[in-house]
Amino acid sequence: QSFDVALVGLGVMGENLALNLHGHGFAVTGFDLEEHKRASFASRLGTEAPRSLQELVASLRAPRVLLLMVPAGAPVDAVLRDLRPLLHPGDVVIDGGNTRFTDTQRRIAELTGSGILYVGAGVSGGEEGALRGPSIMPGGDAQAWPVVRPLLQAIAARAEDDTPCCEWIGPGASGHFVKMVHNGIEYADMQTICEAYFLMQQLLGLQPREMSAVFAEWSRGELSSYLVDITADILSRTDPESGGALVDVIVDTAEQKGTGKWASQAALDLGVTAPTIADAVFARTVSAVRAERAAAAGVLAGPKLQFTGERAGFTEKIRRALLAAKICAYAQGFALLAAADREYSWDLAHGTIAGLWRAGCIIRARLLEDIRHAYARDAKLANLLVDPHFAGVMQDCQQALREVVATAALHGVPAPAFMSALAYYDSYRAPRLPANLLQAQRDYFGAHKYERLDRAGKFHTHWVD
Ligand SMILES: O=C(O)[C@H](O)[C@@H](O)[C@H](O)[C@H](O)COP(=O)(O)O
Repeated sequence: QSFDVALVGLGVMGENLALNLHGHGFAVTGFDLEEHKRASFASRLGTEAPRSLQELVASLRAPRVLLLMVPAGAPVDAVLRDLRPLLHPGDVVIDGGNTRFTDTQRRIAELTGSGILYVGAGVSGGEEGALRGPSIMPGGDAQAWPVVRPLLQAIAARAEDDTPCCEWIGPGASGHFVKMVHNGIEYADMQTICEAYFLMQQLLGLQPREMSAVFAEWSRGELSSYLVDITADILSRTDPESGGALVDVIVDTAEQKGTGKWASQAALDLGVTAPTIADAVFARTVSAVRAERAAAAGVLAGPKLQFTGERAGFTEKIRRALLAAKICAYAQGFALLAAADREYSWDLAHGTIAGLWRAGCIIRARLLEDIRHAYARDAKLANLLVDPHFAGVMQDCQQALREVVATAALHGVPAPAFMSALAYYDSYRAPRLPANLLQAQRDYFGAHKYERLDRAGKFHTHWVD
């Protein structure tokens, strides 16, 4: 039997994508270095699992399509090294892992001239998404798209208008870059939700089950999203051992695999302001120094203020603040896409990208439909915040964000993502910023020169006689 597609890497994501492809009628084969994974694959798909890459490639019909779902980094290079001599011009290799886009750029360069069509595809949605329909962001050699489109669009999630959440992103490493930005936004989304939870807990004294109801209520409105839904579910769970809320026994130390960090680094490299994404990364790093925090708690003073505000009113303010901060995080993510577009000339379609994030992926939310419409109104929008719809929402929600940030600050409750979202909003809408003094300071100690408002040119002042 000749197979339509092969999965290389049969961990949970790889196996679930294989089952998804199989479920859509494709003849799927797969390989993994680990025998038990091959056995599990073979039994779940009711097929033979080849014992070598040679066998795997030989069992594929031409042009061969191989989807790699192996850990990012060296494992991808190792598989490519072993696969390359076995493949022919026109064969397609898709890397579906959370690969750093610079690695994909390097691999595309290394495969130039081989005739092998390379695709770096972001796949979002976790294990469940892989099985039932992820959001897929493929980019790379455009000749590959007609070959892989039927497979990838068949298994992808579908938005409410039944469009598949998989569309060709563009050349080069654009697919993995878009996935990295997705994850940067995911970090900010998760962090702002956690700050909303923390403010309700620390200031309003709400219990997990009460907050579960609040998040469930919020998810029926503008904040409707997968992350708010799972938060409501998580907060409703009981710990079978203690009988208390499960969330209360979980250690407050967040891990990270790097995609949020990469997004922040890319923003710095491309000169894009993305503080809320970066603050979401830093919130994880500070959470990781738990022992240090415990020690510092005994040394560092803070306010002893009791919150005396009205519960329901302030809960509503937190909802609005969360919406405003979320919009700021998405604005930063799409600004990062625009900068990458300028840098790499990928001709990204922001509306399309918003569209394929409507279902299947971790950041799927009602907001993405509004973002899609914003880019339909103006494909070259300077920033999401200035789109009439979002400017209106920010008009309605900014006061709440200010009050929540002020209240958090006065009561010593850390809310870095809310705070950086507000600073981002006020900086972006500021016709004048204090950078004039900063330029003077740079010129003062480093003769770095400055520009004048009233005439062209670069100027230097001899500050010190
Ligand atoms: O879109 C997705 O399906 C997720 O983003 C997925 O890619 C993964 O869960 C994260 O990479 C976890 O990232 P952290 O371990 O850094 O939170």
